[in-house]
Amino acid sequence: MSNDMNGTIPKIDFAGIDPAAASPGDGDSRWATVRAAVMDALMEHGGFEAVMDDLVAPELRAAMLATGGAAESLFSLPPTTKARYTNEKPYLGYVSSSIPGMPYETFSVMDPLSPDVVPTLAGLMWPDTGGDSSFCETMHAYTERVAVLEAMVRRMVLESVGVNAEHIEEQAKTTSLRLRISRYPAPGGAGAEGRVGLPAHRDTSFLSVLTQNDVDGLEVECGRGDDGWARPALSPCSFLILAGDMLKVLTNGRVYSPLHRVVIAGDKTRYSCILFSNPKDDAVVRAVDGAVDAQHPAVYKAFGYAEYIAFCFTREQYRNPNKVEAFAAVAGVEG
Ligand SMILES: O=C(O)CCC(=O)C(=O)O
Ligand SMILES: [Fe+2]
Repeated sequence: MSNDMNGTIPKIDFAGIDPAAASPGDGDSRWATVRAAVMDALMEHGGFEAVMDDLVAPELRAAMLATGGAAESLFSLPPTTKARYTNEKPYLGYVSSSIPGMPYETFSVMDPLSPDVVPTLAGLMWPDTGGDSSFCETMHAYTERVAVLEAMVRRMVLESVGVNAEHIEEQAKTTSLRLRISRYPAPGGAGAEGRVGLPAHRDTSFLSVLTQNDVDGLEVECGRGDDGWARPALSPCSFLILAGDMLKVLTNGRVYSPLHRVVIAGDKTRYSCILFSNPKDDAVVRAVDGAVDAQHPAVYKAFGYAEYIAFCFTREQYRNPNKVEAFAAVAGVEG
């Protein structure tokens, strides 16, 4: 695998796409053009930058990620307060890195659009006020907007592999959302070269939609690992979209799930906000019908998502970058 930083991932302009349109379908040529670009990018690199300037108003983005916004107010709380947001699942709740020299912290919120979820978090963080209403409103409004983009890209991918509207609805019912807000403290002058904020990994999700404050740091491998790494400079109206391992399975290996990592430099703390779509815990994950045929034999066996996640968190697998292959690959078929 190459480690040079000369890669680039595509930038796709979503202008002219109406996120509110139910299902534009093939009759809409703009939709078809953007869908083809999305699918090409996901097959070639597993990611792209989506430019969509009317999805999230600048004020809402600032209320979420800028100085004094929801992310900063959450992480500014004392460590013992943040630690109240626990969950028995290792990938949910508040987590702070135990790796020396890598002071990463994150809140992972399951089903962020369910009415009680964000108020519960706010109530734990600010028990005296019972939760700050502007925090809840910002979190909800922001997540709702980004979820529109996530659902739209997922629909484009499924349409591209021949899934009809009815089955797209069925797939949506087996999908859940998770919001992750992370803080990467600035390394300061000593870290001029950059410091690893999060080691290289692939996401287990279908899709991950990332936004950040104005501090870049995400690096993504390009060309399925053959074309170096990209460090996209995200504009304020961009969203970084990555495919995860579950989308790779759904599309029978057509879509790639790229390695990515965070490297931070400079004097400004980085905040990122990622909306993940995942299979529900009780879902069985398998390639969609249209993705398997005589020319494309099944690359993965069907499996239960909960079993897969349990496998990912075993000591042997935790650092394996190719977990889905280890768990579910059909012998002799290339993904
Ligand atoms: O915060 C970021 O930029 C990326 C984090 C990430 O890759 C993850 O949480 O899975
Ligand atoms: Fe990730």
